[in-house]
Amino acid sequence: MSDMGLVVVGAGGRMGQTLIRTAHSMPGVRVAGAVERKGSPHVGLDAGELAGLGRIGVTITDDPVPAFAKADGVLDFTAPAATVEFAGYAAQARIVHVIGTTGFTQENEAGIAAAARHATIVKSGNMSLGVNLLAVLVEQAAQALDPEDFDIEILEMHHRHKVDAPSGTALLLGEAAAAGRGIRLGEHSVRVRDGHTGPRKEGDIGFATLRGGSVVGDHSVILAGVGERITLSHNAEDRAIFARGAVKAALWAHGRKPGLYSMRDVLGLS
Ligand SMILES: NC(=O)C1=CN([C@@H]2O[C@H](COP(=O)(O)OP(=O)(O)OC[C@H]3O[C@@H](n4cnc5c(N)ncnc54)[C@H](OP(=O)(O)O)[C@@H]3O)[C@@H](O)[C@H]2O)C=CC1
Ligand SMILES: O=C(O)C1=N[C@H](C(=O)O)C[C@H](O)C1
Repeated sequence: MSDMGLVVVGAGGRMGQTLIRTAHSMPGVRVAGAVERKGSPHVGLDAGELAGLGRIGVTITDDPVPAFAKADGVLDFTAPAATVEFAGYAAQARIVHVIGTTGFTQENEAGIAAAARHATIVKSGNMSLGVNLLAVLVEQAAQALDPEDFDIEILEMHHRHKVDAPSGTALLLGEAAAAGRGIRLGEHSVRVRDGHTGPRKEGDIGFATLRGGSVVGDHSVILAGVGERITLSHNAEDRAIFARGAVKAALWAHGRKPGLYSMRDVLGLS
């Protein structure tokens, strides 16, 4: 079988360049296209040269539709509005769409779910094996420990350029904790604390966000009891872990029926 042709959208971004390097080097896939927004200084450049590989013969375009028409899948770590638009084009082309973008509104989520009627979409706030395994462990711990005895708090730190909070990963871990407790995260999450907040409410799942420097992504889920504390953590040291996960997701989704899948499905952790 020939290699799966992948289009990298947001090709000039931190993840875009990492995805180009990863897709160029992993077996079973090839970089079939690269897309950036209209007006981007990267349009017209060779994607490999931009990513530090040297020429690979793929010119960055600002027109996704013809690029998608010639591809088997799309790797998308861009921005929420752009991703919803790309999901529509992937649905038209009936191809795989791997979504790593975070920070979606409920309306964005509905747009992606609609596109998944015709596109095979894998979407996750974190594409790494380590974080998805951590989510399974968090779910187990939350199930085992009574909310009367243990409070759950999620702490994350990212680089100074990150624009959304809490991170997609923090929310994914919060969903895992809520699933373990058999509750809905939306009804129990505390995303900001400031001023006279009063005491902590039993069963809350709290979030705290730090931003600074070049941190790739640190997450801790703290289960705090009286006299003891369990901390489950993941530290990302290299964006390549996300890119390898995304390529793995694309290969897994290739040939599967349209729908909205998660990284847990890909990794067999569901
Ligand atoms: N799920 C996961 O495992 C991971 C998810 N992420 C998420 O991925 C996203 C991107 O992160 P990062 O790479 O650090 O961000 P960057 O800002 O470095 O990259 C985003 C890229 O997308 C481009 N872009 C935005 N809109 C469009 C558009 N309409 N058409 C084409 N390109 C567009 C941007 O262009 P311009 O600069 O011109 O706006 C930029 O080049 C974030 O949401 C982040 O949270 C990141 C790492 C891992
Ligand atoms: O913006 C980032 O950089 C990252 N975003 C994802 C998130 O929001 O959790 C994943 C990773 O932590 C890096």
